[in-house]
Formats: sequence, structure tokens, C-alpha cells
Amino acid sequence: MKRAWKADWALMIGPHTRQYVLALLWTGTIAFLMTALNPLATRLIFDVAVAQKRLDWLVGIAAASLIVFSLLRWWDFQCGQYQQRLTNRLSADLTQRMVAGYFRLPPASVAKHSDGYFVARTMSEVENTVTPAVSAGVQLLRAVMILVTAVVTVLILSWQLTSVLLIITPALLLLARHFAARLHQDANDVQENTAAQQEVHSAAIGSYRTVRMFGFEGLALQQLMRSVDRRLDAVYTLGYRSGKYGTLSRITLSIAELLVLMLGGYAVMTTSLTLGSLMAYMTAYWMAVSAVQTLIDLLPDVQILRSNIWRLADMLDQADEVQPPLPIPAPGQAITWQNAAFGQGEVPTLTGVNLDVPSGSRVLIRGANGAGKSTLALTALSLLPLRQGSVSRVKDVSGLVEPVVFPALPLKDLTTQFDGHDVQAMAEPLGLLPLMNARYDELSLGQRKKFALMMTLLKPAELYVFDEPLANLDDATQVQALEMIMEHTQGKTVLAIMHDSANVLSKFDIVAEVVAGSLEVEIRPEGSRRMGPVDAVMAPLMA
Ligand SMILES: Nc1ncnc2c1ncn2[C@@H]1O[C@H](COP(=O)(O)OP(=O)(O)OP(=O)(O)O)[C@@H](O)[C@H]1O
Repeated sequence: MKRAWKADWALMIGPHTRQYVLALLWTGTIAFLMTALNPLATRLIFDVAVAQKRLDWLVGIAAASLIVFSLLRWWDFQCGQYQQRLTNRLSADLTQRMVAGYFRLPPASVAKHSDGYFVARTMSEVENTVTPAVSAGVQLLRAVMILVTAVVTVLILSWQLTSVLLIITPALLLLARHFAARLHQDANDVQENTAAQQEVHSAAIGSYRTVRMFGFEGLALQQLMRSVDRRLDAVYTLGYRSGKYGTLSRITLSIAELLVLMLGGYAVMTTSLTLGSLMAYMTAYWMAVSAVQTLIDLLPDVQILRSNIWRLADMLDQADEVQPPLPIPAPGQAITWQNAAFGQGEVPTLTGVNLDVPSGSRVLIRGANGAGKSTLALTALSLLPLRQGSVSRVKDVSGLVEPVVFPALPLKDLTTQFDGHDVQAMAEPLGLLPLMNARYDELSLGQRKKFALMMTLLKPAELYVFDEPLANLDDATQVQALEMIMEHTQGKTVLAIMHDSANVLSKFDIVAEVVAGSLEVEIRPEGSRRMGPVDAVMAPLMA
């Protein structure tokens, strides 16, 4: 992917362009004044005060310089504070856009990684991009201003000496060109490996209880250290390449420095170059050289910065990709899978799935652990893309698939989108009313289950999907919850995954059995007709 500078600017600075330009102008002005005044003061001291042996002038010029430079330094400090405030604003703004982008990502992208990876992408990568975006921009402008002012100054003082500095420029540019693309790729590798480590890191830290109970320290650490090594290798490569580029560039610059020193000495010996002019020349010259060194050091930083910006942009682009609308099933059908294959791991869990679920029917999905029931439910909710075939379904769907995690907010905040009376009517029989002020992450497993059930039922839909809706509920609540499901989904289509289903069988019209890679379907309550695997099509059977 190649991106224009303009697009990078729009992503990083966009809404804050005015403030950013102000920070640049502020810095640029200070850099210009410091660079222009420094050789001037040196020349005044030597060519005026020293040459005429006037101590009072010497002290006066030195004192005036001190006051001017102190004021400039104080102004520079204020500029730094302004930049910090700007950085904070950019950081908050970009974090918001990235997390909002994460929530818009297609399920296919999210399914590839777990939470830790996306925490890195939306938090650490934002931090690693915003701070350099402000500081690199400011440093770049400062260095350019110093370089331009210093080069003009030395040109005025002696164009012959300055031409040496300019001759060396093409060599420096060639080096920069040679290293730029590699540094960009190295920076990308560092970020990707950092996100991968964060993924493993969160899983290891999150397994605290099992590590303590079963002594998994060794195993957890081994896995973690593999990802740490990969990240550190990438960091080393980036550092190695940046260092190599810096060293080669500095050697080139040293050659220029040596030539200027020799030629400067020669000019004093053979021409009318004054001591004051030479001192002023050297002051401006060293400023130019240190500006070039800053620019040399900035090249890797700019490559890292652009690589980071491109990663952020890539994620936002994925988030904004227009998803094709889900096809609508044939009339009378709520959801249809056609020759579908899907899975959450490397290999598809179910293949050749053909299933028509008639509108208004209640389907019980059974099967052994790991058979693919939850995976099937994920495809019904459009949370997992198919590898092959198609799925079409009615538009309005409600449902949750384990593991269910709501944001760590008070329950009352999570339910504000629904009518208050409906919430109260549903929360009361489930015993959730006293918990409405509690945060979701403070609930017990059973309470979380009840809340998930309530939320699923509160959302108006044509198709409802439940993954083990009665698990973790006490006996009395199980009866109540099943009643509520049946009552609130009257006339709607229901897909329910349940293991311990003997007692609830009578409530369902159809039983879909997920067996080793395929699907069998049975019609209830007669239970006499059992379809063969894979090509089970319910619609004709129901007719
Ligand atoms: N996040 C994941 N990443 C990779 N593979 C996964 C993931 N989740 C599940 N799988 C795999 O997909 C297969 C089906 O899992 P699924 O959760 O759909 O089974 P299930 O029938 O719902 O099982 P259970 O009754 O135990 O909940 C399993 O073999 C499992 O290893």
C-alpha cells in the first residue's frame, strides 16, 4: 500500500491543522532568530569589541545576547507546553477514531486475533504515532529553519567554504533513499510483533488463576518469551538498520567537516578573512552541521512514523469497507444456509451445510462439545463469515454467542436504548432489578447469563439465537427463563443451542443435530423423520 503525504496529514492532524501550523510557525521563528543572532553576536564581539579593545562594549554585547537568548529559550519552553497540549488532543481524538473503527471492523478481521492484539492496535500504536507526529514535525521544521538560516549566513560570509558542505549533499540524499523503504518495513514488523506479543501477554496475565492452581508458570512463560523474542528481534533489526544509516551518513558529514576546517585555516593564512568573520562562520557552520545531523537522525523516525500511520489507516480503511448487504431468504424462510462451509480455526468445522429454517419455527441445535454449534450460531448472526457457500436471513436478528462479554458499565446504562417499562418488566422476574446500578463485570456468572438473556429478548427481532441460555442458571430460574423465551418470541423464529435438552424437547419444532463436520435435522414432536447429513433441507419437510 502506498499513501500520499496529504492523506497521512488528514488522518493525523486533520481537525487540528490550525493548531499544528501555529506550533510549527512558533518553533520556526525561534529557530530562525537563534540561528541568525548567534553568529551576529560572535562577529560583534570579535570584530567590534575585541578588535577595538573596548571592554565596555564586550560586556554590553555579551549581556544583551544573554538577555535575548534567555527570552528566546523561555519562549521555546512555552512552545513545548503548547505542543504537549496539542499532542494530548490529537491522541484523544485518534484513540476515539481507532476504537470506533474497531467496532466497525468486519467480523472476518476481528476473528483473526484476540483482544490483546486490538488493544495494541488501538492504544499503543496510537501513542506511538501521535507523539512522534508532533515532535518529528516540529524537529523537522526546526532543523530545516536552522539549516537554511545557517547556510545563508555562511554563504554571505564565504561562499567558497560553503560549497564543500553543499557538494556532500547528494551523497547524503542517496544514502537516505537507499535506507528509507527498508526502515519503513522494519518499523512495520516491530509494530506487528508488538501487537502479537500483547495478544499473548494478555492471555498469560489473564490466566492468573489457572497458573496459580496448576503451576502453569513454565508453560505460560515459554509461550510468552517466544513472542517477546520475536518482537525484540524486530526491534534489533530496526535499530541495526537505523544505526547503520546514521553511521554512514555521519562519516560522509565528517569528511565535509574536515575539508571545511582545512580550507578555513588556509583562507585565514592566505586571504583577508577576519578573525571575527571566521569565528562567526564556524558558529553558523556548526549549527548547519548539527541541523544536518538532526535531519539524518530524523529519517528513521519519519519512516517509523509513516509506517505507523499507514497501519492505523489500514485498520480504518478496513473498518470503512462497505459490507455487501445480507441476501434475503426465499419467502417463508427465516434463514437459509446453502452449501456453506465455515469455522473459527484454520480448518472449517462444518462443510456442505444446507439448511432452510422456516419463519416462526423453533429450532433446537444439539451436538457434542466442539461439534460446531456456536460456530453455526455465529454465522447466523453474521459474526463469522463463511469460507464457502452463502447464508441469507431476515434482517432483524437478536442473539448472543458464548463467551458473552458486555462493556463494564452499569446495567442501567446498557439498557437505556430500550423502553424503561419493558426493561423493568423483564428484569423483575429475573431478579435483576436490584442489580441495575451494578456494573456488568461485577455480576456472577448466572447473573450475567440472565442479563444476556434479557438483552437478547428486549431487542426487537424476527430471528432469535440463544447459545446455552439456561447454563449457569439455578433450577427455578431455568424454568422461568425458558418460559420467558417462549413467551417473548411468539411468532418469531428461534435457534437455541442446548446440551441438556431432554426436558425442553417438546418446546421445539425442529432438532438440528451437529455431528462431526455436518448437520442432521429432525422434525419434532413426531421425531420420526431424520434427515441425512449435510443436505438436510427443512422447508419441504415442514410443508
Ligand atoms: N476462537 C477460536 N479459534 C479457533 N478455533 C475455535 C475457536 N472457537 C472454537 N474453535 C473451534 O471450532 C470448533 C467448534 O467450536 P464451537 O464452539 O462451535 O463448538 P460447540 O459445538 O459450540 O461446542 P460446545 O458445546 O463445547 O460449546 C472446535 O473444534 C473449536 O476447537
